[in-house]
Amino acid sequence: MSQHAVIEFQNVSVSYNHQPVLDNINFSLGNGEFTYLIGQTGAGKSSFLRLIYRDLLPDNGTVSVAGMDVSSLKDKKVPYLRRRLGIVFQDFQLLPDRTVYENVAFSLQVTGEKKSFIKQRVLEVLGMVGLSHKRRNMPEDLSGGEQQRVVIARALANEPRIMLADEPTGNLDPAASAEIMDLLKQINNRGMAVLMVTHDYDTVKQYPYRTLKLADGEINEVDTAAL
Ligand SMILES: Nc1ncnc2c1ncn2[C@@H]1O[C@H](COP(=O)(O)OP(=O)(O)OP(=O)(O)O)[C@@H](O)[C@H]1O
Repeated sequence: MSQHAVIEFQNVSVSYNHQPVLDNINFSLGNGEFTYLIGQTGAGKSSFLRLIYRDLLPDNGTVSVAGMDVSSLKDKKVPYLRRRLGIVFQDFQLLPDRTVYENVAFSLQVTGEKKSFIKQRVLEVLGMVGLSHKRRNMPEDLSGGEQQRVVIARALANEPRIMLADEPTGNLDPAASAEIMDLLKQINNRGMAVLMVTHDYDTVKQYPYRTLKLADGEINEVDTAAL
């Protein structure tokens, strides 16, 4: 792994039923870097993310995350890897029968932290996303944008070095999307690396960062002005 990379793919290939989806990919995300990953439906973006949190193993090549060789990581070490990642995905939604506070606390309880520490940390991250005052509410009482901010607070609770965000502005109106992007930008400015999958080209243009496109199994940097 090169010295300042928090994620590195070396010659990574993935096929499904002999159909290559990722073909000899080399990729690196620097410490504290913000990068977008774009590409058409079926281009392989989800497969790319699944490799990072070890939901999928490459057919060839190596994947390193936060200094761990994910490809050879033992199953029992997978939770340790995932705690290094803040995951903001559509399918990691809030528990509907728990309050905002409990939803965030839950991610710390599973790591066995002390109650007093959990309380302090939950209030801290809810403060960071501007939702301390909603801590006793149920998720259904919150707008879509607020719910997404709670998901981000939950992802921040374990102080990960890397945030993986899959379409975090996907179902939101422009104002709520801007709030989420301002928040991700703020988080990135504090030094966390962010890898964000998106179809939202308006957002990419408004908040310009390195943009990589997956197509035909390859990954290439694109000029956002041409999107
Ligand atoms: N478990 C699987 N078995 C077989 N084929 C799969 C499997 N997972 C994904 N694929 C195929 O691999 C290709 C890439 O899928 P992937 O979900 O990674 O793309 P994507 O870019 O995330 O798409 P989307 O934007 O629609 O989420 C698609 O053609 C998909 O049908």
